[in-house]
Parts: sequence; C-alpha cells; structure tokens
Amino acid sequence: MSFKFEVIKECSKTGARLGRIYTPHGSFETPIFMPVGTQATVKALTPRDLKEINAQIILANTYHLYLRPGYELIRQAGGLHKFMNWDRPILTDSGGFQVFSLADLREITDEGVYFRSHLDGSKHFISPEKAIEIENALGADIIMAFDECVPYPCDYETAKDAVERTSRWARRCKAAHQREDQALFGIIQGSVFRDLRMRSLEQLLELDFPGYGIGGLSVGEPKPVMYEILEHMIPAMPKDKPRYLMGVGSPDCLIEGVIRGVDMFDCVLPTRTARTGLAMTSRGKVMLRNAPYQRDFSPLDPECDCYTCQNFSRAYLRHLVKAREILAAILISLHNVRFLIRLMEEIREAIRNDRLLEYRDSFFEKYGYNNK
Ligand SMILES: Nc1nc2cc3nc(NCCc4ccc(CCO)cc4)[nH]c3cc2c(=O)[nH]1
Ligand SMILES: [Zn+2]
Repeated sequence: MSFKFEVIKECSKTGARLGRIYTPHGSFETPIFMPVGTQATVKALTPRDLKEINAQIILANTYHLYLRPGYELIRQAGGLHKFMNWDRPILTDSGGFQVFSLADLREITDEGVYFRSHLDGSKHFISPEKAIEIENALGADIIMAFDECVPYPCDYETAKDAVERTSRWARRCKAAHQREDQALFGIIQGSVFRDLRMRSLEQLLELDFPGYGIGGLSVGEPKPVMYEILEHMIPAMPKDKPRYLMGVGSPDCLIEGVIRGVDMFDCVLPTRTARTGLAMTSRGKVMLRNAPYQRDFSPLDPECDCYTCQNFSRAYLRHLVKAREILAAILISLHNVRFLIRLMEEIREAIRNDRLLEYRDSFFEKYGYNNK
C-alpha cells in the first residue's frame, strides 16, 4: 500500500487532529497547506525556494497541463516530478472545477464535458476516463476524481443532478484508475444543501476511496455557510481518511477549517495576491502599494523567518511593486507562501499541545480578525 494516513493526536475540544500522510514521494504531517502550481510551477518560486520555506506537497492542474504542454509530452519527460524537478509529493486536481470555471463551456453530458480551450478556443472533450488517463500520465501521488462543481448560488434540482452525476463519474474514475502508486480521492458535492451533501458522501463512501475532497465550496458562498456545511458533514466522514477542503484559503478559513476536522487545504491566494502587492503578515494584511510604506524601512513581518523578511524592507518592496519589477512577485510570493506554511506549522504545534482554541484567539487578535 503506497498511500497511508495515520491520526497521531486528536484535539480534546475540537474536531482537529494531527496526522501524517505517506506517499511514494515522501510523507508529510497534516493539517497541511498545499501551494498551487497550476501549470507545473508555483508562480515566481523555484523548487529550491519551495524547499527552503518547507513546502511539503504542491498542486498541479490536469485541465491546464492537458491543454499546454500536453500530457503525452509530460509522460515522455518521465512524469510531472521529473518534468518540473520536484521530488516531493504532488496532488493533481482533475479539471472538474477548471473546465466549469475557465473554459468556454459547450455542453455537459453524462458521457463527459465538451468545451473550448480558454487559450485558443479549440474544441475538447474530457470524460472521467480521460481525466484519469491524464492524471495517470502526469504521475502525481494523489489524484482527484473528475467531478461536477456547481456555482454558488445554485438551485436544489441542479445541485442534485450534479451530485448524482459526480457519483456516477466517481465510479467510472475508480474503474479506470490503474496505478497502484497513485491514491485516487473522491470529491463530495451538494452545494449548500445538507441532504445533498450527505447523499453525495454516502454514495462516495460506497466506493471506499483512500481520501475525500470536499468540493463545491470556496465558490463565493459566505464563510459562515461554508463552516456550517463542514460542521454538518465532517462528523459523518471516516476518521481514518484525510479530508481535503478544496480551494481554501485565507488564514481564518484555514484555522476554522482545521477546528472542524479538515486535514488538507490548497489555494492560489498567497501567490495570486502577492502579484498585486498584497502581503499577509502576523499583524494583518499589508498592501505594499500604499503610501505609508514609502519610507517604512522595517521588515515586512518582524515575526517571519523567510528570506524576504530577513533581507528587505517594506520601502524596498513597495518600490519594486510600484516599478512593476519581477522581483516584487518573487519576494512577496515567497513570503506569503511561507506565511501560510508557518501558520500550519503553528497550528500543528497547537494541536500537539492541545491548545488550538487559544492559538486561534491569539492569532485572530493579532491579525485583526473580529472573532465573530
Ligand atoms: N475538482 C474540483 N476542484 C475544485 C477546486 C476549487 N477551488 C475552489 N476555490 C478557489 C477559489 C479562489 C480563487 C482565487 C483566489 C485568489 C484570490 O482571489 C482565491 C480563492 N473551489 C473549488 C472546488 C473544487 C471542486 O468542487 N472540484
Ligand atoms: Zn516573510
């Protein structure tokens, strides 16, 4: 069995747990934040940078890599690990979300999805079997099933049809999946409807996946709605399988997700916002473009151990952002990703010491979140 998940310690007051996931490319502790490398690169960061900031597992995306450079090319390169020179674990999303959110959609049928590429308008078709074939060629350690993620808000009937289709597609993904060295996760849908969420979970549990993605969230719904769905769903999920909240997220969502029992997270937030000049720091957000930082020669975040915070001032970073220098994206991305990885390290430490709620309160107070 090349994939394994073990719970090391359970929090006495919340649904949080400390765990460890084992894969053919190494193991890592959970709860974990996974930086997103959509097109086989975490934007502006080298694999050396990622190791320096203790990134353990990164994401890549089936939809994007299928369109460019193509999965056959990556297969010829020896797979994604060799192609991008990343020898630690990789997770690939199936494209279920990207096809619906990026492509010019032509048609969704039970067979699969017909769409036009967002790059050049060329026509394509992806089925559950095709998505698995692509993910098998890319060779990630954890691969996600091909699902239908509905937008928010969504009417009940549409959400119900998407749940049924997602379950039929999950069965087809499992049947098509060959490689023993890749763990296939099912993805739970159901929008914001409690009964549909439970129905989706039950149908996927029958297929006995090694882990489960919680999909259909972080699609514009209010945070309390997301938290409520987690509170209702996670107690019904197997304790011995990882729970992966897809597309999340911001520091408050990471902490609140862990408290409710989530083990894995991913989000483009740290790198996407870095390129706009927005940094996350222990004392809240810093928009480096703003005038107050023009003569602020202090570090971006005095509590941070990253290369950016140890070597450059806010004034210098602001200059780079205003001058649209490439180094701005590099230095702020490095810091933002390190910030979330460090947050997860602190969360794991708090679980070890059984003081997660105290940690949450002190983090929110410093970061500037109003607690409720
Ligand atoms: N296969 C699959 N993949 C998903 C990826 C997702 N990603 C999200 N949310 C990401 C939202 C998101 C997008 C951009 C930014 C940057 C700052 O604006 C932050 C969050 N929700 C998601 C849901 C699914 C899903 O059901 N199925
Ligand atoms: Zn830093």
